[in-house]
Amino acid sequence: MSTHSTHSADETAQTEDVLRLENVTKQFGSVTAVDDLSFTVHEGEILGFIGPNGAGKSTTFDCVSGTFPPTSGTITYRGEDVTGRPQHALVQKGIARTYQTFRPLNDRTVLENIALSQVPDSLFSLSDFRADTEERAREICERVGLEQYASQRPDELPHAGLLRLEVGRALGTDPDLLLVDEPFAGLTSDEVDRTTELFRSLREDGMTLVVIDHNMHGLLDLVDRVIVISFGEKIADGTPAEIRNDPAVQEAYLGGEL
Ligand SMILES: Nc1ncnc2c1ncn2[C@@H]1O[C@H](COP(=O)(O)OP(=O)(O)OP(=O)(O)O)[C@@H](O)[C@H]1O
Repeated sequence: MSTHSTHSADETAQTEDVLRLENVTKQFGSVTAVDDLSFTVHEGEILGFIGPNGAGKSTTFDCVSGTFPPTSGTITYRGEDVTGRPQHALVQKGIARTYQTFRPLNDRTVLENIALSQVPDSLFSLSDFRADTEERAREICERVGLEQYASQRPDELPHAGLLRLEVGRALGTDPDLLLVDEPFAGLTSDEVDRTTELFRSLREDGMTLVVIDHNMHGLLDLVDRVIVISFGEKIADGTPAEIRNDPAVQEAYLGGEL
């Protein structure tokens, strides 16, 4: 799907980890939100990134996607040190993310929201879009199951539709690596299944995904591998079956839903 994967076979062999975090720490004053965290994301996998409330998951996404730099540590994307690069530079390299709190432009249609996500310096008029931008936005609309809502405003969408719009806006930047923050929150189990199908189809198209969610059933059913953090530190890294049975994980969740 993406135009960002332009590496030769040799380069790919050296950089088969799409993303590598080494000793990443993020402090907010006296609060250490992410604490000496290291992990890798492999090409083409769907990685779950879980942990109790306040464990540092969103802050890790913020550091990787360039919302703010880590306090220390290194973030490498396809073999290149991208630590502290701003969000627009990382988007150009192929990293996109969705947010827990949706932030669509409510005075624009669903189609315009997706089209605008493709234009780096947002031109706030669809008439300025090139025909291929609109065509691509229509393709994405269809891809995320919003074709019947294309000309509606975001505030007319049901909750599951807003989530799909959030994914569609991220797809507008043509990512290689998609970081998804809590995609299952507020969805029915049927909607979780449909969202799972969407993410699997994106992976089939060559995308790599990292997904945060508190819905353990939905998440562990979706992912190939799971990283678990607690108080900003990694406490487990394994398959969904290994994570379900890991005593350290069960303790971190204090009998939560695992
Ligand atoms: N901008 C900020 N300023 C100060 N502290 C922050 C900031 N952002 C996050 N924190 C703190 O950092 C810690 C980690 O927060 P973060 O939102 O990354 O956790 P999380 O694992 O994503 O939690 P949740 O599952 O509840 O979304 C928390 O103690 C939080 O209060």
